[in-house]
Amino acid sequence: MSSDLSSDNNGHLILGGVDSVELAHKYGTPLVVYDVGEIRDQIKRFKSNFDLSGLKYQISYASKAFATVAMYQVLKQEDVHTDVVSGGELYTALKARFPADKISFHGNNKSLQELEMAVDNHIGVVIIDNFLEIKLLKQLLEEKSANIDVMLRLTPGISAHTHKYDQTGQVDSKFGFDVESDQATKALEQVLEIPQMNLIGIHAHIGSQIFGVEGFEMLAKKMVDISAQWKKQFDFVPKILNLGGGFGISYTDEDEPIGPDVFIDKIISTIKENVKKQSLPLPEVWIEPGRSIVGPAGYNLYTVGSRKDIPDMLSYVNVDGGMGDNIRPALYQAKYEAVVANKMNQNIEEEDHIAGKYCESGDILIDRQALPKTEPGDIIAMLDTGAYGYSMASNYNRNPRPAVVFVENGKDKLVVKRESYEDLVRLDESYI
Ligand SMILES: Cc1ncc(COP(=O)(O)O)c(C=O)c1O
Ligand SMILES: N[C@@H](CCCC[NH3+])C(=O)O
Repeated sequence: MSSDLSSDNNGHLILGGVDSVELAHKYGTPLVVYDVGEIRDQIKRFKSNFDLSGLKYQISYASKAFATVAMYQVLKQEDVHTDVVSGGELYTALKARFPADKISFHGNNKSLQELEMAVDNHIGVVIIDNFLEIKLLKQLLEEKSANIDVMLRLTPGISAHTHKYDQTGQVDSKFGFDVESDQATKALEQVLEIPQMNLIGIHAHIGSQIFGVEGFEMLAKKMVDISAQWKKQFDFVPKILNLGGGFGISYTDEDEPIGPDVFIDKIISTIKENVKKQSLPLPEVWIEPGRSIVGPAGYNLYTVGSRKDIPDMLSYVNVDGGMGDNIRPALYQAKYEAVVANKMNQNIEEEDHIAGKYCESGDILIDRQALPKTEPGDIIAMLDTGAYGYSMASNYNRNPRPAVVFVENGKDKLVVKRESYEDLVRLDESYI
């Protein structure tokens, strides 16, 4: 949970120097708020840990955690790379004038059109995921007489300790070339034969919301071992080792995440130690954090409405959003914490379910939350919602998706408008 929440004399939660209750009244709820200073600070933390190591590196923000034009503008200001996983994310980044050469393109089933978009816009690197992609990209590059930098996404056979849906590095995964069964070596042989593809490195991502460093240590060692094997077999050494993202954050007191400093330290020391053993040159190291950059910076504001009290059971405090703006509790049984943004100075009096307004019994945002006495009109702020909340939002039950506001240094700026009912029917066509 975000550690230092600040509030004013009225007991109002303050975000980025702005009164969150005023934000709720000004823009309406549900409302997604990002404290941009928190995003910038976290990027700086990652950078400073790498700077100390003396290694060449890149931080490539994983767009899927939260991607809008304004977010890409902040990333551009902070001078980091970004990865995209769809034509839509790529389009948004380009609309924001994010530098194309700092974009990596991921995806386990990129379409020909998406690959064409990547080539035509001269993006930095395509992270190739499968054999069909090698074929499609080769055809495109030949047709267009173009060249592109590529990496190979490998499935290293490492199972991260996290939710099953958040694991990606185990052998039985839909992502990447399997290392164990030699798919990876076959992919390497194919790519080395294609003059239009410049293979700059290898990539692997073991999963998301990971708390232990062991998986990253195993991954770092494995990638150096693969480099050594490929040097022997093919006289090819990847210049870049991209270890993906996955650095866990704290959503509740039960979570004990390790700071970026420890993750980065371990990754770097493991790489340094192993390249020395294998007499390899020091590689450039890339990481792709998503959640750890935007998660703690995000807050979802809701207005309290109806309430259901049941004898001898927790009451339901119902709010005006839910699984449409944050699917994570329903999908992963993810836990969050919340505060009453207009009652920060009031004592805790009860424990309640905080329930959404969607027509699903599973639409419970927080199963058990300690709260002061609440009443209709109170503003609930759910904490640490910045990653995979708005980016996974839907129009379920034909609810419009919320607005997004950035706050920083006492100022607020609307960066995504609230969807309207007209927006909901904009693409509909009559049948009769
Ligand atoms: C390839 C890749 N890179 C980076 C990420 C970002 O992960 P996280 O948001 O956990 O840092 C993901 C998501 O799991 C991913 O699939
Ligand atoms: N959407 C997931 C993480 C992303 C997984 C992508 N490989 C979550 O909210 O935890």
